Amino acid sequence: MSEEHMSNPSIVTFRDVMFRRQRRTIIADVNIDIKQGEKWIIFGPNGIGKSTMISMMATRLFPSSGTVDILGNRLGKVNVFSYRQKIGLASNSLNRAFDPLEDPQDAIVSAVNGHVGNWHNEYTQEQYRKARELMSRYDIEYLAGKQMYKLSEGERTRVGICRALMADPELLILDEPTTGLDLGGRELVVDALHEFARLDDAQNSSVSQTAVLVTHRLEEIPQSFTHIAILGRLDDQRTAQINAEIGKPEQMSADGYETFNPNPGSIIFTGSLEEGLTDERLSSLFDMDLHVVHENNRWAAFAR
Ligand SMILES: Nc1ncnc2c1ncn2[C@@H]1O[C@H](COP(=O)(O)OP(=O)(O)OP(=O)(O)O)[C@@H](O)[C@H]1O
Repeated sequence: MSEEHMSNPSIVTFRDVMFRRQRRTIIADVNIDIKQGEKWIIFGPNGIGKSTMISMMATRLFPSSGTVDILGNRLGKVNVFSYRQKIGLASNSLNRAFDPLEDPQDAIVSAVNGHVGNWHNEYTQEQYRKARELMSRYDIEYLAGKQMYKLSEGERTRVGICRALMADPELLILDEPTTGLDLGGRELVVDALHEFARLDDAQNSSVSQTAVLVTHRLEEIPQSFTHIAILGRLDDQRTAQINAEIGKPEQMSADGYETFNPNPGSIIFTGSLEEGLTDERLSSLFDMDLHVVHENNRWAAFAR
């Protein structure tokens, strides 16, 4: 982390965030402070609450309790449409929200308005030029003039990434951006994100972009990302305390079956990748003997 980032303003701040759904506590005690210019990885097992957190960062979901501040705006207090265009989001659910008949180039350029769908807007030559530049960087310039529904999953993912970058977002959020990509596509995206972070850091850090990347695979951590938030489950004692305070989750599903409710997810580590990604922490998180490898500035982990 560069020294300047220490004093930079906060871009994402969660304080004691809890989120409940159908009386089940999905995440609790979530605290994180992401400063301008920092590049973060969000990592944790399936179903732990990563997408839930990311949806809040993208102003698509509000906490049940606690506070979330994004780019200086408190969720629930400031109209999200007044600043959503400053947030670039690439996620599978957003990729599925494109109009099936839309031209991928329009799907990308429409990010300058902060909404999905062309809505009969006119865009400038300069904006189209930028969209084509991004398409060329991600090897999808041949998709211009096609229709979204004809794209493969990998092509759709690349369109989503271009779209997220289109409006030069102050906060770039990527939720598993390499899903569905072949090996070449994955490396292209990982390298492009590395370049994005490196070039951004090399520029004046007072105007640098902040990035948050959710990934399941350590191989997909771009080199110049520096921070990690690792999610795990709260222990039984804290879970019992939460249940005592706000009531136990439903024990029966709607169709009468008994349901098992895992303990709420929470952030168990924030800090540098080197400190966070240890054999001990990952082995305990996934309940198996794991070995972490860090070579040539890339990460990987294997069961022993
Ligand atoms: N609409 C919903 N209604 C009820 N429960 C939900 C809903 N959306 C998510 N959940 C539950 O919330 C928990 C956290 O989900 P979330 O998608 O945030 O996890 P995740 O860490 O992103 O998972 P993954 O790694 O599998 O993508 C899961 O147990 C999920 O089943």
